[in-house]
Amino acid sequence: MSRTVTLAVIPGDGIGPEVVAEAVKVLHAVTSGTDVAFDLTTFSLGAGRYLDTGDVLTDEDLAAIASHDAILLGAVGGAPGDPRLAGANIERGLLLKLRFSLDHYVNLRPTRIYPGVPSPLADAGEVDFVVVREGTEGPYVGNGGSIRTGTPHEVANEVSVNTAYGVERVVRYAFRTAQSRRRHLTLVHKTNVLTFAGSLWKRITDEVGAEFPDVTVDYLHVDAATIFLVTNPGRFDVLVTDNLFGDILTDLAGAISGGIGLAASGNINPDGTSPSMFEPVHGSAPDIAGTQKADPTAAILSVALLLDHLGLTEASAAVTRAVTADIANRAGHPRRTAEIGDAIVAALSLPTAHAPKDIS
Ligand SMILES: NC(=O)c1ccc[n+]([C@@H]2O[C@H](COP(=O)([O-])OP(=O)(O)OC[C@H]3O[C@@H](n4cnc5c(N)ncnc54)[C@H](O)[C@@H]3O)[C@@H](O)[C@H]2O)c1
Ligand SMILES: CC(C)[C@H](C(=O)O)[C@@H](O)C(=O)O
Ligand SMILES: [Mg+2]
Repeated sequence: MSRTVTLAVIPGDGIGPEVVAEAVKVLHAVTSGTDVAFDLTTFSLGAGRYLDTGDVLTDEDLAAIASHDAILLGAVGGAPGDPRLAGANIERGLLLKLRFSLDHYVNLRPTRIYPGVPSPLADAGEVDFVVVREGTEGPYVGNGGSIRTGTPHEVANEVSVNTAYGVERVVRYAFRTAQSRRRHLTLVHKTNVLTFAGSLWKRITDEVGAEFPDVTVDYLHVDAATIFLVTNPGRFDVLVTDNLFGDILTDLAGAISGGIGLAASGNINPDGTSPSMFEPVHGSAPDIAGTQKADPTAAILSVALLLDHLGLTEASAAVTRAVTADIANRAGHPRRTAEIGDAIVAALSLPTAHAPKDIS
């Protein structure tokens, strides 16, 4: 039976449109000739739209995006410090509003060192872990304020919100993820200083863990976790952590895996009450926008996560195999963004990479 998937595409700013063009190219190539069709609607959102119209994300935009089966996003935001965007807060008003409104409580960020990738780590060995980052709480909720006096007495605070409900559901998802992998979970927090939030996370991890006796659990303070991500990343299978720690750890994870241009992510609503959103971990990279220097691999691997989420596992595996084949042959001159996309499309046709025609 044929199936049509509606996909909201938000190319965004900077390199966002450049990498999304390659991701869409790969999506069309892997599904062409199959009985699954993707019906794409592009939404012009981001700093560019704000500068043109003053809008960041209208209620109509949000409702229209939410009516799709899934979302593919490039990156949003202008150059840090751009005075024209000072009042806009594109990141909070657009990206975080989507994550919060669509209840993307799992921010899934896998990391692998692919064969042939020059990692900055001298001898990393086998590295394959997933960060399960909480996506709707922590210091990201906007619970703060400031007393703006312009004097040394000025005060600003940004409160981290952690609910038992929110922690429990993401920790449970992380245990299930570990069960489907190498059955090891690392809780990362800062329980020695953030004692209120930390004890909630630790207690709930212990309680939920009792239901998963086949998963081993350890705990690391976030500062120590950064050490082991560099010195012994092979020790990790699944890491679960809060919104802010997960943000920072996953840029580091991208760097050790050979570059932020390889790091994919999924903002998942596991309950299926709204569409999940797939995007590279990186931002709009204003420093290289328009130069075709951006690596689109993270966006393409985000398509693999999207396909997997939709149950199109063969197509997802075909994209990952094509990326793996391309990465293994990357030595040599640097390629343009579109050349990498074309090479990955070509790799889809390699005998081992091809998806069966009748994926359903
Ligand atoms: N998901 C998102 O939309 C998202 C994520 C992170 C940052 N941002 C926004 O993006 C803007 C720029 O942020 P930033 O400079 O802190 O982070 P960034 O990730 O955009 O860039 C950091 C560095 O990584 C490089 N880089 C990023 N992606 C790359 C790719 N695909 N290929 C090669 N190099 C790549 C950049 O050139 C830059 O040197 C800001 O407005 C920020 O808020 C958006
Ligand atoms: C742009 C910003 C809001 C976002 C985050 O902090 O989650 C980004 O850094 C990311 O990692 O997706
Ligand atoms: Mg980030």
